[in-house]
Amino acid sequence: MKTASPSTLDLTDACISQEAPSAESGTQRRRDAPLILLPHQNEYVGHIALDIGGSLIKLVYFTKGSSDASSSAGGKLHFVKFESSKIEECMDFMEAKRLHRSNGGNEPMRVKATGGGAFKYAERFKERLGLILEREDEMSCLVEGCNFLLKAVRHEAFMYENQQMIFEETGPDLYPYLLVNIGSGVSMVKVDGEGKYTRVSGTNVGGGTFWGLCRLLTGVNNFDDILTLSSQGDNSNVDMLVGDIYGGRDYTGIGLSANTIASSFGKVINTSMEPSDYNPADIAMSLCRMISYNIGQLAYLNAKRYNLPRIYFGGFFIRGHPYTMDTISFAIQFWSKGEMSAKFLRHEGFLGAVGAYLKVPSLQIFDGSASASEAQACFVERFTVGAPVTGGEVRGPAIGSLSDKVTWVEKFIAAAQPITETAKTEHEQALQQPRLYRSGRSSNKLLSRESPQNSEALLSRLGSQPHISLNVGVLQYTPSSQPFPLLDPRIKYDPSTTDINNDPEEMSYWIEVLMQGIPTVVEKAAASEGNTSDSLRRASTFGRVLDMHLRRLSAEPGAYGQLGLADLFELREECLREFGFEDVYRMDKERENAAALEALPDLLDEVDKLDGPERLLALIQGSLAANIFDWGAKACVDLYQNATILEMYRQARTKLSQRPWHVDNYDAFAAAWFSTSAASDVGDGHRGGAAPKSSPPFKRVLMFVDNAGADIVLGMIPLAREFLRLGAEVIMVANALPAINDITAAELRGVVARAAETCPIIRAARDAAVSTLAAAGGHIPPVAGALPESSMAQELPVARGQSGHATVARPVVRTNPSPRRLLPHATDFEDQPETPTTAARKGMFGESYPSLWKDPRLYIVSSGHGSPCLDLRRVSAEVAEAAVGADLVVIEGMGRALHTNYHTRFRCAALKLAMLKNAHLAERLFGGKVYDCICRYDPAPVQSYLDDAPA
Ligand SMILES: Nc1ncnc2c1ncn2[C@@H]1O[C@H](COP(=O)(O)OP(=O)(O)O)[C@@H](O)[C@H]1O
Ligand SMILES: CC(C)(COP(=O)(O)O)[C@@H](O)C(=O)NCCC(=O)O
Ligand SMILES: [Mn+2]
Repeated sequence: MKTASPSTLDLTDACISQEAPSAESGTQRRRDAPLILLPHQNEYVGHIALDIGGSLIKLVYFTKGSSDASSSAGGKLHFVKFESSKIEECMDFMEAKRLHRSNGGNEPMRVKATGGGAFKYAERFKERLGLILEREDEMSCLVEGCNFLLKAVRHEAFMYENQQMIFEETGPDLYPYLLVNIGSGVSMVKVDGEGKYTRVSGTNVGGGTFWGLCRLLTGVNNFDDILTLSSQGDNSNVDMLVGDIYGGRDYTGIGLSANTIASSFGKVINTSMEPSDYNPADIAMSLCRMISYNIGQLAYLNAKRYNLPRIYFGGFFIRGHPYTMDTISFAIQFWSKGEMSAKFLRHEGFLGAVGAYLKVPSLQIFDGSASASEAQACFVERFTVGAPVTGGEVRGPAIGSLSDKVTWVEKFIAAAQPITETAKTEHEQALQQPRLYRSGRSSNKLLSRESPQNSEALLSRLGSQPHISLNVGVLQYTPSSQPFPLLDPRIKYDPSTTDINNDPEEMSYWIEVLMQGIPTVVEKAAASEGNTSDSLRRASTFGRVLDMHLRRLSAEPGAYGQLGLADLFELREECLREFGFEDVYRMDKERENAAALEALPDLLDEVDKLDGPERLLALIQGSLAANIFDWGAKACVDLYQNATILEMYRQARTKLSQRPWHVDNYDAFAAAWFSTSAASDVGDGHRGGAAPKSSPPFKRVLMFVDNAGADIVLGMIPLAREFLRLGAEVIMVANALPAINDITAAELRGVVARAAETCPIIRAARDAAVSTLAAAGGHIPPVAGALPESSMAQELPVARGQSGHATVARPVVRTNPSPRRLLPHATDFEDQPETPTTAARKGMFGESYPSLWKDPRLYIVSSGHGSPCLDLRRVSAEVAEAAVGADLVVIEGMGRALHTNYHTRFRCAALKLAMLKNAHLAERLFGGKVYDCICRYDPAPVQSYLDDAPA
């Protein structure tokens, strides 16, 4: 996306980073782009757009840059709204956020605007903020915004049936549809495709009518108060029902049940009651039903008339109000005889503003022809501190700095206590009596209250918040992200292994786990910044906010759309970042990296004494055992009380010498491994037989790694090294941003550099990768083809320096003189006499295992993620690039390989390695116990199967 260049940047202390563009760089920006640091520049606002309606002003603005280190052109799209009568408040907000200065200069700034207010208030915006409103057609904006949101936001649309939100993913058959926008008035637009639409109908009886009549009849002014009031009412006190006319009976002949509204407000004709005798709540409810039902009926008739299979309802009239959605849903179901369902939108009233935003000519944020999965790879919704309490509502002045935010939370927590308390009650009830929640009867239903009675009870208890919170977060935009290209195209990808949305008990369990973990994380966070008073304050605010999010989700599982377990874990990391905690476990990771690096040479020594098959087994055992370094699992943190991580690792290894492991496809993996390379083990004294082949079984291996410390150093690095020896290229993929004790790509570069100091294989492979990247302009070239026969003779690793000259890797003198046995079951070869062949083959590495290794490369790339789980719906451009030609995907760790992706199928072979560190998950998903291990291997699907896949 292009943005205007700001001309009033704060250039104080600005500098161009001297950092050499290389694979060593910790950032994810294009390797050839210089990094300009502007330490004092405020949040840069790229674009804003307004939709000024009859009732509400909708403001959408984009802030450049993001917490996601992977995005250079990325940023965040924010959504806020104000009452149209409070236009000055809207301008105060824009001024405080300096949105009117986002082009940088004193030049008047042009802003896209739609809605009638773009005419009505044009002068005022110019006068006060110097903004020139560029008007855009309202219908066009509405449609464009709707198309965008349906494609780019994963669970934008939902149905509402039996008090349940049923989320929907946009499929390829989006068009044609009817868009019904219920604002002050109502527009009905037939949408046939990108840019193809016709306004087919509308009605003057809309949200403004409801609001206005409510004011007249009940005296209540504020819309939220009106909603609250209506939810406490009973419309049958004012509405004439079929049963009232038919003596309590249904009118079966025409399919009307006794409780169908025959005549809205029809009972008020009863002259025995004074108009003032009627309960305002009943009146508000009756009005809500009357208007919703009427709109639902008109919508159905128009859909029918134009043969449109789907109807989406937008506009702020809906506001997630259960009765409104219920009534509209009922109307559509009833008139279509159950053939159609109303679909609602989480961004409700923001469609027009989003559409106006997309009209900025230089903006290429969204290509209308992109598929939903391509669009969704670039946009991810984040829920900031405001979400659990305010949704899109601006309350009080704009929050500028982090300390403002902390203060705001501290103040607001007190004010929000009733909500939090209610939510807490809900949560506790859910835990005690899961009956309250509907179990997953139909496949994608979100849990909700069992019956309308419960729903009403809930609503009255919620008091100030009668509606379902449709919290819209901030849309984080990362233009370079894309779906992982190696996903099996025949299978719909869903990262979650457990569908917490369909399993209320699972949802409660994991929310509880995260809640119980809060005190530890708060403590860790403050300690990571030396327990200064500022860090203590931010840490406790972080804890409160995370707690609030979790309580909100516990009470209203659909409040943030449909979140998976991975999203819950990521929410915690995002909350930490929001309060300025960049890397809570940094010190633990550093300490553990150092300890594990000390032990690495001895481990490699021991491993190298084993022959091929035994060595491979030892390496896999090692990587499973090393996954025990996990600060995210209580079971492991408890173990650290009494043992060092290396001790825990050794114990785990001992246990792993017992096979089979809980899931154990090791033999299939080993068979694949040795299918080619074993044949080349001719004459090494351990194996024999077939003639050598010229290519390794895996040419390029993509390894999604997990934790720092023992996990990466003693588990993944030795395994990677073995792939290198096999002749494969290895791409280690690590997080862009910290998450618990996971290693980041930047840290991994440092760790690999340290490992390279003692291991020539790693050093040569890393150096080769660095020079390949330099030669290819920062890109990872496609996988090198099959190795020539002659490579068999070439066993010396050749490393090319930056200059391009070949340098032979030097043998390294070990610094650690006291080898400690790490492999409890290792066969000791030390005293065995060497045959001449093995002596020759061992070469400078002391190998007993001949290598196909020609010029292997070890790349390190960033996933673009900051989560302990792995969502392959979006990966960094580098990962996508590196995936080309990969024939093995290794996924390690509980978060990446078990919580997510356990069932994921790829175009190529896959190896999933993890230790079960949570007893509940072990039992539920695997019928196993804590510390059991999983080694799952899926061979590549047959090519013909993939060839048949849809494009
Ligand atoms: N906080 C609120 N204040 C006023 N009206 C609201 C509010 N929330 C929802 N509404 C309803 O939404 C309607 C406005 O919807 P919106 O989509 O913004 O339309 P418009 O562009 O015509 O202002 C109002 O008429 C009212 O029925
Ligand atoms: C957060 C984790 C997924 C990280 O595990 P990893 O991916 O590092 O193996 C895991 O620690 C976890 O699921 N913890 C749940 C909390 C607990 O058991 O205490
Ligand atoms: Mn981890």
